[in-house]
Amino acid sequence: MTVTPTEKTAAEQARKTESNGTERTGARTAEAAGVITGARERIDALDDRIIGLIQERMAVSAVIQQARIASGGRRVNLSREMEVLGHYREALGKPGTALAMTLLELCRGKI
Ligand SMILES: C=C(O[C@@H]1C=C(C(=O)O)C=C[C@H]1O)C(=O)O
Repeated sequence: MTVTPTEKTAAEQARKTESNGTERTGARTAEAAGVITGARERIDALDDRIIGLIQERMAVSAVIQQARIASGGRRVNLSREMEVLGHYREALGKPGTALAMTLLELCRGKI
């Protein structure tokens, strides 16, 4: 199979585009691609910490639920869940409520 000069140029351009990160980041300049790549690394590190904190929250919540159930009480305490929902809503607005509901779902019943 023969490769025409036009095909060679297209392949070289594709390689350059990838090497300056614009393909991967959606940026139109190498400079913007550099900013995005660095910021994405920070986001990945933050997400790892957030996931770790959620796992820690699940473990602490399980301790509370276990103690309450062992004492003859119920797993769920709705008035406390309302406080948690209010806390997130005050800090983050309406999406905060949705986030808190997901957190409560993750934390409930893991024992
Ligand atoms: C952890 C508790 O138990 C349950 C789990 C909650 C939570 O994960 O925040 C909140 C209320 C309860 O339904 C608690 O009562 O504080």
